[in-house]
Amino acid sequence: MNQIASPRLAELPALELKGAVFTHRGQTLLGPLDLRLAGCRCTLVMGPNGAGKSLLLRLAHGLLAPSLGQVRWAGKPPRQAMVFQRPVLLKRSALANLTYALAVNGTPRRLRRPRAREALERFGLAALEKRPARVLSGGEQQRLALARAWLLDPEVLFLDEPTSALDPAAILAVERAVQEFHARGTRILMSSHDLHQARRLADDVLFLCRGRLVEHSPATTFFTTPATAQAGAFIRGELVL
Ligand SMILES: Nc1ncnc2c1ncn2[C@@H]1O[C@H](COP(=O)(O)OP(=O)(O)OP(=O)(O)O)[C@@H](O)[C@H]1O
Repeated sequence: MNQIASPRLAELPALELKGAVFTHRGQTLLGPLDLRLAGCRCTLVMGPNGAGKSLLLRLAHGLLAPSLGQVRWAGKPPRQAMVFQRPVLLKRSALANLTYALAVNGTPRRLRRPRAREALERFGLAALEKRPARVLSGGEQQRLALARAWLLDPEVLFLDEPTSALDPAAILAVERAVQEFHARGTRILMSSHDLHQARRLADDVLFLCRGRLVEHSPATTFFTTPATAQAGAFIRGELVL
């Protein structure tokens, strides 16, 4: 995707990881990681199963604290939202999931329904507003999660394998949504296994293997001339452990 130069991005702080490590019961699962993400990029986090992609996203979003080192914003922490592989939705209607998010966000009551309906419309869910969110299909649930994130107008959006359980049409809908967020000036940090998806979306790629950051390159470089044998093997579809 093209990098966005939106006025609001002038103040979007960089995300900095300095010697960040995440351990569990004495075992290092991630790190040490040194990394700086700046600008309005769409960054794809790639790597084999268990490489630490989800952990990195959760650390970056503040859902986990590093066991060692630092994860910080070089400035005022931006508005953030996160979309998970399995959407976390309330046991309420699709519309009520959105109006609830707006209420938590402090949106005045009279504005909640119109805004929620606008978001449902944008994500192709208008006809489903009364349906209980938890009976929606996987693709519909993911679009609802994206609609909820959209309403929060995040400056940074984290997505953890948002399409891994979806069919091609639903994948396309999610990718279009990601592109719309990005076009609106939202920085994207998204994990994916899917090389084709990464080629379609990524400005740059973070390649993780066994909890270590093996490569951080512009997408064009990563896919054509990866710097490491591990990334090369991953791109060729060979088994990378
Ligand atoms: N809360 C946790 N407690 C203990 N171990 C964890 C925890 N979260 C993740 N791990 C372990 O850390 C490693 C990295 O996990 P993570 O989910 O980040 O990998 P991933 O790259 O996202 O994998 P996948 O592609 O399979 O989703 C794995 O070995 C996992 O079992």
